[in-house]
Amino acid sequence: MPPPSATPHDLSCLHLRDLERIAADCMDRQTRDYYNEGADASMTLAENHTAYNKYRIRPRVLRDVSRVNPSASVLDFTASCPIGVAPTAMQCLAHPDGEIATAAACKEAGVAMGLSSFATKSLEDVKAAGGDTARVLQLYLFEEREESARLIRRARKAGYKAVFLTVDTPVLGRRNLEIKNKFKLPPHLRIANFADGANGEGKEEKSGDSEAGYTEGEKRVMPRGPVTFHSHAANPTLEWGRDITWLKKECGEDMKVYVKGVATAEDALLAIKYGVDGIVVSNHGGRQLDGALATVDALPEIVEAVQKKIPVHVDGGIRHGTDVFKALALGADFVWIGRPVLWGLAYKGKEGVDLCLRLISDEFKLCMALAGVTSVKDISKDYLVKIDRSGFVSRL
Ligand SMILES: Cc1cc2nc3c(=O)[nH]c(=O)nc-3n(C[C@H](O)[C@H](O)[C@H](O)COP(=O)(O)O)c2cc1C
Ligand SMILES: O=C(O)C(=O)c1ccccc1
Repeated sequence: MPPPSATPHDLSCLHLRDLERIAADCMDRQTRDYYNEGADASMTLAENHTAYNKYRIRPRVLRDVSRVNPSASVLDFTASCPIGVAPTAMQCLAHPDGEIATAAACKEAGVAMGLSSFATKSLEDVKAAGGDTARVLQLYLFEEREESARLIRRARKAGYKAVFLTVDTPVLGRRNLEIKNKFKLPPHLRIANFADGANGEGKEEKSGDSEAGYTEGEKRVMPRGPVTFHSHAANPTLEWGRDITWLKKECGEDMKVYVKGVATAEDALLAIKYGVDGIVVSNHGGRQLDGALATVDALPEIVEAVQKKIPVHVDGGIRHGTDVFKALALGADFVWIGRPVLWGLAYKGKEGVDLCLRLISDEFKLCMALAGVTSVKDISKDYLVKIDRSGFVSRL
């Protein structure tokens, strides 16, 4: 790989913060608020970003960085960088091509993609657009267990390699703008991956609709118009023993099971105890428990507890290549980005996601070179210091 370039291409958008600003003007208020807001006072949302400022990089010099290799292994796949696209719901709100555009951009960039259970495109079509990079189906485990089982079977058949069970939504967090705007899925969009059963609002599709991957006679649930999907995303009954055991059995040998939304060492140890294949340290982008620790602050105790027994991923507030570097230096194996991809989609569909992925991966490569690291596996806490409020610098 040639040395990273410090000069990106789109001069109106040189940083993900530019993308955020530009995208804000490309979305209606309902969509912008739904995508960008956090829970309650958005304290955790803000801290997910600012917590990265507590760390500074200790660059090493006079090392040959003419060849920097930013690739990283994730879920038995060699990705072009240790940055994946986090599962986010309803991407067709941002752009008509929605998750298909995201998947196509991921494929082109060699970046791993997570698909939300609440996608607005079918998981089969997303797999076709994303190829090997479409690896993860995010799952909400519904109280109607057969609904989830059906989704898992389809994902296995389509070739997804992992399920990320989201565990930080026993109930939905309070999002004030969503309430104020009376957020609803617009009538022309549908939640694409559900068979009927729950709210009876599903509009029957003609059979043989290959896009959706349904067998004849199955109906969709929650597809058009006012939807009650919030009650589906949240399931207060989930627990480690019964539900993880069930999920592992459903996923069989073909798909790994990760839990997404772990925030403590105690739960990381339980994840290992119950045979989970990996964890994602996440607070749902600050959209659930406001006042929860920023993910990069939760990361060290989890990394310490896990002792490399299973992969530890992290998401939340990652907006620059240097944030990625810091998360890896703190012991994360992989990171995921959520909102920036939605901003890219809103700005220019696939091209906007291309831009988003290029910006952050170029920044990461540049950061590696400037820090004197040529391989992702060499990024360690030796490259980081922590700086406290009074400016005192300490080694990790
Ligand atoms: C608009 C939006 C929708 C989301 N939908 C889901 C979802 O369906 N399932 C899920 O597990 N996480 C969902 N998330 C959380 C993301 O997967 C991820 O944890 C979070 O966005 C990371 O934070 P960041 O946006 O600061 O990068 C959503 C986040 C946003 C912003
Ligand atoms: O908005 C979210 O954060 C989320 O995960 C979600 C997805 C679909 C329905 C409700 C909530």
